Amino acid sequence: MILIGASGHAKVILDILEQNEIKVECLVDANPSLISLCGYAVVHDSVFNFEGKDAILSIGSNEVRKKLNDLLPCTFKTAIHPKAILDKTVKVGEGTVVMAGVVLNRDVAVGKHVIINTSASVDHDNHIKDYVHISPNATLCGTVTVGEGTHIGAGATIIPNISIGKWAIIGAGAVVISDIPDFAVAVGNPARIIKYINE
Ligand SMILES: CC(=O)SCCNC(=O)CCNC(=O)[C@H](O)C(C)(C)COP(=O)(O)OP(=O)(O)OC[C@H]1O[C@@H](n2cnc3c(N)ncnc32)[C@H](O)[C@@H]1OP(=O)(O)O
Repeated sequence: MILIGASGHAKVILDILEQNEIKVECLVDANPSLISLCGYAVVHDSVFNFEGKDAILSIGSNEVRKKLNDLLPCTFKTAIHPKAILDKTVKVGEGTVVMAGVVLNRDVAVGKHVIINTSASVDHDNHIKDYVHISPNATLCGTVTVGEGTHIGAGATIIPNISIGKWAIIGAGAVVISDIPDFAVAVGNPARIIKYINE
């Protein structure tokens, strides 16, 4: 396995891989000044042959994960912490990482290259699309849909039956009680849209 991106996020994924006894060959990064992380070698991307490697994109930016997925000829794998609780019906797409303390309840579907961060709670019938990031301690009640590339901030709460569009941002601690459109940035309790992100 290789990790692409030698960031703080990569440190957490390294822990998951170690807990699952998955061997990590190295990390690959675009920053030439990085040479090691947590005792693993960091190799510059210009000299690395990605062809056919088992890999995880250990990069926090949803947009960058999407770009690299489209570019790199890797086989993308999942990383699921042994202390995450996943109902037997849960589906998780390639490249997705699930941190410690997460609960994914019955009939949750998670797309590819999603981050479900530490202790997030994702309840029954949620549909989390590709390249989403659900931050630590976020609570998604039943039957919530989160569109491609959207970031749900730390500790945000989404009440049941809400639909959040694609490439939106929900601020840390927000309480979302109505649907949020594509590209919107919403903060506060109740969450209000403060701006839209340029497509
Ligand atoms: C393991 C990990 O670390 S995972 C990473 C988890 N990361 C997060 O949860 C970060 C989530 N990000 C946020 O909450 C950010 O504040 C954002 C994305 C919502 C907004 O960021 P920016 O676009 O830079 O907005 P900015 O800081 O300029 O704030 C704009 C206004 O919204 C307010 N605001 C920003 N964030 C919030 C928030 N979370 N809750 C309430 N109000 C907020 C600001 O006070 C400001 O108000 P003002 O115009 O009255 O002064």
